[in-house]
Amino acid sequence: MPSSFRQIRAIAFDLDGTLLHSAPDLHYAVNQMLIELGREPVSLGQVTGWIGNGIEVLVQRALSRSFKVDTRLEPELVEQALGLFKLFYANALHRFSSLYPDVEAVLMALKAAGMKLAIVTNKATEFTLPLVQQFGLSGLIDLVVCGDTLPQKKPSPDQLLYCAEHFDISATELLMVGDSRNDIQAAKAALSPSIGLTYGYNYGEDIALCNPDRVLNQLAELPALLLSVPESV
Ligand SMILES: O=C(O)COP(=O)(O)O
Ligand SMILES: [Mg+2]
Repeated sequence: MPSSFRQIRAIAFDLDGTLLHSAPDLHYAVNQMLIELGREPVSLGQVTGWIGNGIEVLVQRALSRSFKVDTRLEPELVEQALGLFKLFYANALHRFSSLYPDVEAVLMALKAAGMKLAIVTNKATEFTLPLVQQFGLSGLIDLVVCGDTLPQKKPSPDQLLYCAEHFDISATELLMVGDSRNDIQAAKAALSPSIGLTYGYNYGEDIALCNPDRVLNQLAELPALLLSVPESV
C-alpha cells in the first residue's frame, strides 16, 4: 500500500456507480425489455446487483433472473433481448440517472491542479459518450475508454494500460478510482494504485474486501488526499 499518492499524474474514473448513478435507467431499460419479451419485471435492487460487466452480461443476467448466467440461454434470445435493451436504454439514458454529489467540483479541482482525467468504463461507447456529454463532463475529461474500445474490459488491465500509454505516463502514475471489484482487480493487474468508493454498486459487496490502496466514502475526499500531501512524506 503506497504511503501517499504523490506520484499520481492522471486519474481513471469508473463511470457507473462512481461518477454516475445509472442504475435507475438501466433498471427501466431491463424491465421494458423483459416486458416486451413477455417476462416478469425485476426489482431495482436486482438490476443494481447485476451491473458491472457491460450490457451483454447485464442482459444475460436479466434473462437468467440471477447473477449467475444460465448457460442454456438461446443465443437468438440473447441477441433479441440485447437489441431491445439497447433501444430502450438509448431512449432512457439520463431520464432517471444523476451524477453523484460533488462530481463536477472534484473533477474541476483535480483538473485545475494539472491532473489528466479519464473515464474507464465497461459501458459501451454508444451509451457512454452521450452520457458524458449530457452530464456536462466532456470539457473536464481528457480521455474516455469504454467497454468496447479494446477486446478486453475490466478486470483486464488493458484499458488502464491504454490510458497510461495515451497520457505517456507509467501505469504506476495512474490512479484508478472505482466502485467495483473489477476496477480494483484491473488496477492491481496494471500495477496502478486504486481507490475504492463505498457508495457504488459492487454487486452489493463491501469494496474494502478487494483491498484497494484506500477506501473513501465520498468522492469529495479525493482532492485533499491527492493534492495536500506533505513534501516530507
Ligand atoms: O456497464 C457496466 O456494467 C458497468 O460500467 P462501469 O465499468 O462504468 O461501472
Ligand atoms: Mg462501476
